[in-house]
Amino acid sequence: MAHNDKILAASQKHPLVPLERGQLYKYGTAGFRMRADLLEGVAFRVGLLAALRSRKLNSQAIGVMITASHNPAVDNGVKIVDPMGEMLEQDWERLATALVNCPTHEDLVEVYNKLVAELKIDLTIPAKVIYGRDTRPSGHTLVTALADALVAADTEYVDYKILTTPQLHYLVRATNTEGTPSSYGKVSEVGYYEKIASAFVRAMKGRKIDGTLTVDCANGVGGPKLHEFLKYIPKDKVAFDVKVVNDDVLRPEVLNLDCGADFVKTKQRAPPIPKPQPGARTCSFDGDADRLIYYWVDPQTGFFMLDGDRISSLAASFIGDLIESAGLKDDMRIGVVQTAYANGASTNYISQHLKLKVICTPTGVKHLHHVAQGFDIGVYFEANGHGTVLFSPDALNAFRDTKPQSPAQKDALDTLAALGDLINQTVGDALSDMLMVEVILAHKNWTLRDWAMTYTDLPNRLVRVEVADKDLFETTDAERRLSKPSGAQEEIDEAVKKYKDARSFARASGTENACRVYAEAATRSEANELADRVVRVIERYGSSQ
Ligand SMILES: CC(=O)N[C@H]1[C@@H](OP(=O)(O)O)O[C@H](CO)[C@@H](O)[C@@H]1O
Ligand SMILES: [Mg+2]
Repeated sequence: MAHNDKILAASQKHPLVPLERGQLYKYGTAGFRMRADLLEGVAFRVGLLAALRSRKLNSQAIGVMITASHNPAVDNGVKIVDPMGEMLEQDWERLATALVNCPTHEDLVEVYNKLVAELKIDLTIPAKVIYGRDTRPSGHTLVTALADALVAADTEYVDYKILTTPQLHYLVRATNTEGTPSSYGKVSEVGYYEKIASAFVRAMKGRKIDGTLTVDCANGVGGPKLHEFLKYIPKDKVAFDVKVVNDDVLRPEVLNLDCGADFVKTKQRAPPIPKPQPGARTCSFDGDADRLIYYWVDPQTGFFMLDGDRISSLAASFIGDLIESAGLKDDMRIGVVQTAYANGASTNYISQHLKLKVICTPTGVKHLHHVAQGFDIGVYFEANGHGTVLFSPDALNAFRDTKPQSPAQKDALDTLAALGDLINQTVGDALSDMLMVEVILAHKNWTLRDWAMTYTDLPNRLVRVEVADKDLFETTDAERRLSKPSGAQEEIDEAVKKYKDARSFARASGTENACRVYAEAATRSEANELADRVVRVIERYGSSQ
């Protein structure tokens, strides 16, 4: 059968469900994400686009991940991963949106061919797509649709079945670098565990981890994968006592339910189940294991959370010190990348105390990742716990090739080289970030309380505001100021002036039909008052047409 006929026939098995009120499917920050029963046709069409992208990029493997991360169990999502394990290039988000929204199967074939012509894609060269999914039962139907698209588009594929999101990103990069000098690791799930476990042992090098770490896995894919990973740590080299909780993947309805990193961050409390043990060092993954939040419940003072800003400043401080001990301070540009949601106290601590450069980007990890790549060592985290540390090829070479003049310098260089392998270079990875935190705490001989003492967060509040038309709100200065509607920013500025150490901004959400208002100030009551004022400004401007 001819290429077009095969696509047409396969597409008929996976029709697209038209959305209510003529709305369009949109490739957003997290790919296509919505109720799973709307996604079968979308997954099919994403398969076609991934095949085109592979051919456009000279047959490099493209990844597709089926997950809805921290969303409820009824949702699912489809997103594309680029050859080095990065998020899909922005220009192609538009193409994905165009291809997915074709109303009929015939339109789909027509737009597909239009893309082939416009992008000058050679359909005769091989294409390769690899994919995985989280534990959601709906993932089965979606990968079937995806595989049907790949068969119809004469594309080689590998189904890695159940994976965490960062594992799929690892596999994409490993596949595309296999057999080259920049090989990222063995092309298998086992290869991922082996690489990280060996780096963990090297990074610990004789240091001791204090007490038990409890890990809440949001009843998602992180649970089984963490259990699996732990088998790769040689007990005689590192004693790591981990208690895995909320790891039930047999009851899909409990996924992300009252647990996980998103619950902890947004509710600012520990999951009620299992009952929090006072003082226990605890962390939470989200449903696809790419976000990480640490916390403990103090017998005296109650719940205390260490979020993405804290992980970022901890990593920047530790790596900054190692770079100095390694004698590389003058050669390495270290930068920290945050969004406007980062607590102002963390920004101050990093820029004034650690004396490191801080850059603010718009929300969404693809923006942070991109800016972090501009440094030799780029630390980036969103406050919600998604992030990683990127090392440039020059930095990795320097860690390996610098000849140490003292045992202390050798130790620093070895630890840096180990961190280069331990920390996922493709995307934020809860498992790898958690090991990084454990390594740092062990090196510093710190408890969570010691970590928390580095600075004091400014009290803050984040509010979701429903407005008639969120698109009325446009931002500038990395989303920290509104350029439209005219007059709104001046009113926010007036409100901010009334409070001490205050900062506030408003922006349209990229993932929900709402605006978000963030406010921080010297005291809790001032932060709340400021947030209320700014919410009123947004409500007023959001309703006026
Ligand atoms: C304040 C906030 O947490 N915003 C989240 C949220 O984006 P919004 O554009 O604010 O809806 O979802 C994004 C994707 O998961 C995540 O990157 C981001 O941090
Ligand atoms: Mg996630």
